[in-house]
Amino acid sequence: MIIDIQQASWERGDKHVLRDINWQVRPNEHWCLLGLNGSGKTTLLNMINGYIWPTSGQISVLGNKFGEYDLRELRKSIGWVSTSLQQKLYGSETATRIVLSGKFATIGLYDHTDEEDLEQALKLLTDLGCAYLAERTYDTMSQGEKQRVLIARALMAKPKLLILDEPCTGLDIFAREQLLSMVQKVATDGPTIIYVTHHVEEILPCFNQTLLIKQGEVFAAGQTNEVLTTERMSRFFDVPVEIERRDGRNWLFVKETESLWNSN
Ligand SMILES: Nc1ncnc2c1ncn2[C@@H]1O[C@H](COP(=O)(O)OP(=O)(O)OP(=O)(O)O)[C@@H](O)[C@H]1O
Repeated sequence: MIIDIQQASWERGDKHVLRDINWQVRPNEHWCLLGLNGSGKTTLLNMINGYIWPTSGQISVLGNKFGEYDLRELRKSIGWVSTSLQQKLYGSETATRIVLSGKFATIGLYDHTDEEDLEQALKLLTDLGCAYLAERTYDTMSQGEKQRVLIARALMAKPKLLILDEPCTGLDIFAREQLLSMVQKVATDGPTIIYVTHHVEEILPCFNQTLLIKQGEVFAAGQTNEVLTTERMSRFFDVPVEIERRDGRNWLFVKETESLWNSN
């Protein structure tokens, strides 16, 4: 089992940020985690990475039960690409050095690297369509380029689990589609992926499983095509929507925009 969460809750004061979460991620599955702002996605990721502990319930990640092993070791097996990571990196570093630093999960490169590491970093940059960026500094890259370099960095440590937290934020439609096609490629023979988003359109065919999270609770979890139905998504958003499938992707249309005003 990659992730096994049993009845996990996380409370802060009298607020239940997460309540009775049950979620199992098995090998060979790729999951999409979908929820609106404030639904608890980041809190759940923080729990998976061991930054917070459930106030009740149990969680085990990559076979390690929390409380019984070294968290720093576990985190080396988890690649996490997020906007907050993007902001921490140094603008003057080249793409190659950023990818190399992924081997040690450090911000900046302080450890010794060898020829083999360099070859691997350049291969990852090539696989992600970023070979041309190898010597470019981070502060000169577009948002889409930065995200692809960060995915290459995360893969450098050969993680068993890769978390992509809203990787398409701030991308135009073409940069988004380019990034998504890279993600689809990484999913083919790479680590288990958890892809976090607000947008149904970003759920690629490789994300065969979807978890819907609403107000801190699991609203639905299972096969993407069974979870993403017009009826269920309308209940999920509390607004009448329609889901249309095209080319293995799902597109969402809001049917009555007036209902948006009523829901606020
Ligand atoms: N340390 C904390 N103390 C109190 N409340 C918190 C804490 N962390 C998160 N929350 C609250 O829990 C809820 C879920 O937050 P979380 O950041 O997990 O949502 P999210 O789904 O990641 O949202 P977004 O899509 O906007 O990033 C929010 O209402 C947030 O204010």
